[in-house]
Amino acid sequence: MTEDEARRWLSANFDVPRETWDRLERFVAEVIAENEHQNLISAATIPEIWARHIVDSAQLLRHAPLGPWIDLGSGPGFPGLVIAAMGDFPVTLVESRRRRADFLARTAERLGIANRVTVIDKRLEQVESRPFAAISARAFAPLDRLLPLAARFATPDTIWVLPKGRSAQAELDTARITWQGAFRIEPSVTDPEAGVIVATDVRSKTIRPGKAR
Ligand SMILES: C[S@@+](CC[C@H](N)C(=O)[O-])C[C@H]1O[C@@H](n2cnc3c(N)ncnc32)[C@H](O)[C@@H]1O
Repeated sequence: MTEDEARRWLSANFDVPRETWDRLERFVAEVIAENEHQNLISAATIPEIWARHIVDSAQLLRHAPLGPWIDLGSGPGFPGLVIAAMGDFPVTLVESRRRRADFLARTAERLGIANRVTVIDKRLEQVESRPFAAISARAFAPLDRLLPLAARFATPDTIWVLPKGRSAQAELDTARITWQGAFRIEPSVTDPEAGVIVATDVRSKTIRPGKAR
């Protein structure tokens, strides 16, 4: 997907008001500028930033509810800050590296979306449990490690949207040994060989909810 195709894909698939375009343009500029100071994205992906990062993030909105959303290991804000820039619902970004979390909070302010963005600069393991309508995570952990880390933020209705590149099927096969749920793999619009794992009603086969002794 070229950069022009990426922008056209956004216009064709979402109602993108001028204000949202401006936000996305500003976000792209902020990421590129900050990349001079900290390693946020691979420099090789900067000429393809709309396809590789913006559309790769925005496509998740086609599969998940527009409700309270948590993004795990947000890094520079992919996909979480793109979701927050395009939607108008609360988005929580968990990022353990202080400098990255500071960038996320500062950028949310600059984009004018700080009212709906919460940045938690902690390790996910230290974040208080609370249910979300959608859970996303890109390049955070393999599925069989991610599910046990994040299941406490899900209800049976939560939709998980996990861009997995070309390893989607293999990760799903491994995770299914210990996890059950309604899983499917959606093709990624940015790479025909990559997949987005979409899941709901995810439960551990081994850990049963029950009372502590
Ligand atoms: C490979 S980066 C991916 C960043 C972003 N999601 C993306 O796709 O560009 C993984 C991010 O997760 C963060 N991270 C790793 N382990 C974490 C943890 N246990 N809790 C919160 N953040 C974590 C790292 O600091 C890093 O920014």
